[in-house]
Amino acid sequence: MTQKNFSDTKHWLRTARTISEALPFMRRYAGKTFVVKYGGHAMVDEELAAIFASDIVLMKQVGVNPIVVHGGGPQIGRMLERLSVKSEFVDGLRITDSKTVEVVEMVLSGTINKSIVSAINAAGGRAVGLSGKDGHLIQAQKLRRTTKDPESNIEKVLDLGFVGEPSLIDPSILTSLQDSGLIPVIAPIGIGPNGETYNINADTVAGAIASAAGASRLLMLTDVIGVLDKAGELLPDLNISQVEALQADGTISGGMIPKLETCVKAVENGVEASVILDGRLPHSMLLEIFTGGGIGTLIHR
Ligand SMILES: Nc1ncnc2c1ncn2[C@@H]1O[C@H](COP(=O)(O)OP(=O)(O)O)[C@@H](O)[C@H]1O
Ligand SMILES: CC(=O)N[C@@H](CCC(=O)OP(=O)(O)O)C(=O)O
Repeated sequence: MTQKNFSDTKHWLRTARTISEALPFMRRYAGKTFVVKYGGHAMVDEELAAIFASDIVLMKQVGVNPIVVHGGGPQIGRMLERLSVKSEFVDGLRITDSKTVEVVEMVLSGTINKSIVSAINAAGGRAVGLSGKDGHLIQAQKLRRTTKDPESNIEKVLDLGFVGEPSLIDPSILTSLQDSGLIPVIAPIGIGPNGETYNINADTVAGAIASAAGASRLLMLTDVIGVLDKAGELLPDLNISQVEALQADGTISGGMIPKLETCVKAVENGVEASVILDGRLPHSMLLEIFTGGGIGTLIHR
């Protein structure tokens, strides 16, 4: 055997070992539902989007039932800017007036949803795009948010406009799609009791869907390696009381607040574990699910 052949063989042996090591994980997760939240900040470029799509197809191929819930905060922001509509956030939530909610629905249910569906289909899967309006998937109500004045300690109600929260999830459409070999891709839009459209934080929707669908895992793909401590170091593992402490001491802010709230709620509602992981890292989902070397931050009971 020549030197080159030998090193080629060593390389392929390593690959074969990696595939073989994935077998127990594939067995463990076969037939289980995984909800994957694909955040707007993780949608970095087309190459990464294609890798994300082929990883979703691989999951389906080995017997896991993936459900994709996507965001699109930065993309909505860019469209609002083009249309000269001002936008502000409170605790990671976009204040949404009637003009804004039209743009939110257009970007989420239109552009982003269809591009993810197309990418999954191009990777050999069969994806179907829907929003909470389809098949009674997400009934929503206006989100009631309060804040405490730090000086007087008086609680006041914040009006975030058409920002909603799920009031009832009917997962039956998801089961029908999964039973037909289809991969649901969900835009975080809900419908209110009077037919009004609600803009819901995509993390919140992912958590609610994970609970209603009896998912085993909630994977949150974002633009950081996981939850970081005050020194900027990765926290690989958090239980519920540790998350509460991070909230109380201000270690987390912005979009990480609803993200962790969702992860905790999901595990309280029966999801085995939630994971916050880096969507900018190619194949991060595969590393997390099918190898022994978990990445990101695991949130558990
Ligand atoms: N302690 C923390 N650890 C990691 N990220 C944090 C922390 N506190 C705040 N963040 C912010 O949360 C962001 C992720 O939330 P968000 O912007 O809503 O992402 P996505 O669009 O993917 O949902 C990070 O980019 C980071 O700026
Ligand atoms: C109420 C609210 O804030 N809704 C979000 C919905 C999209 C989202 O959550 O996108 P990411 O996951 O990319 O942040 C918004 O308008 O930006």
